[in-house]
Amino acid sequence: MIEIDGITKAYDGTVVVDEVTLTVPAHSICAVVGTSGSGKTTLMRMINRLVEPSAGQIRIDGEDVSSVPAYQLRRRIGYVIQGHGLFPHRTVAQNIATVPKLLGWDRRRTAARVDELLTLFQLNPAEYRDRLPHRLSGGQQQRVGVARALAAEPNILLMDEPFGALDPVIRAKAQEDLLAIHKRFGTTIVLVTHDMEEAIHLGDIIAVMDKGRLLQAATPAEIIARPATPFVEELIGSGDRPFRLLGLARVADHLEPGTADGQPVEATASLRDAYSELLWSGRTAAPVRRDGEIVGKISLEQLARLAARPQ
Ligand SMILES: Nc1ncnc2c1ncn2[C@@H]1O[C@H](COP(=O)(O)OP(=O)(O)OP(=O)(O)O)[C@@H](O)[C@H]1O
Repeated sequence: MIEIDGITKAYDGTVVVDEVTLTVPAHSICAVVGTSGSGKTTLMRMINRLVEPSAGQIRIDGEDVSSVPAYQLRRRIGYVIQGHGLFPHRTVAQNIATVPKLLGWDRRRTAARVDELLTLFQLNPAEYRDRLPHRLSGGQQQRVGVARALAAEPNILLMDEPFGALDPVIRAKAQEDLLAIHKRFGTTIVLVTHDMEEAIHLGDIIAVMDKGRLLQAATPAEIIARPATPFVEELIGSGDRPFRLLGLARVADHLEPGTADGQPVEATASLRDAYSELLWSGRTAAPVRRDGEIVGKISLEQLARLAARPQ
């Protein structure tokens, strides 16, 4: 758990993070959003002490981070930045092994971990471990950047616009990879992003910053349904609200009895995808399939009800 308690940062008298209090529960993903210059990066960097606060305290699992030497803290906390930040003259394996090496892991354990992570990120170790970063695509470099941050099995991962430079297809893939890794390792993740869609998709909690202040921290559904201020509402984009709500839930959770004609939708699909499929195929309902079997239906009527403002 990360507890941010009244944290403030001022540069030459200008306050850029203003008494922010926020708790990120263990094993959750907190997406920090806000306009440019609102203090997102500064807030995040105070967690691993790349920036020292002017006031307030940050605790990790109850321990005040200011009582831990910064270099030790950074070995325990993975950090990923936009554009990956790989060392250009070190191979993929050497890059990933950076923290294990600092921690004194032996060669065999390090090599095994490098191969495990490469495999996890769908990069064949034999093919990729000895390459230099410039011989990888942008998406591959990004994956190696995340692998490097995860190498020493940190409990916490800080990510600053990690997917900002990726094209939409690779970006969607990178987001799915991250969710899979989160599920597997239970890492607590703080992720700064400009992209509301990404925040809603990945975040268990969304923290909205403006001018150094935290305006709201809540689940995506709560933020969409009950934005705390007009600014939060604007950031969410009121025109997209119903679709964003539908994007948060799965067809499986809203099955209706009976069946319908035509191509089935998968129970694992989001309600938003089901809605899109119904509109596109001109149907009012579709059968729902789970593990190859029809288990019910989903109707436009049901979707319209679920997309309406929660009471
Ligand atoms: N080292 C520094 N010295 C002085 N001012 C700084 C320093 N670092 C950041 N700032 C200022 O603090 C404010 C917040 O910056 P920060 O990078 O945290 O914002 P951000 O929300 O992450 O922005 P972006 O989305 O554009 O990355 C900005 O006005 C920035 O100019």
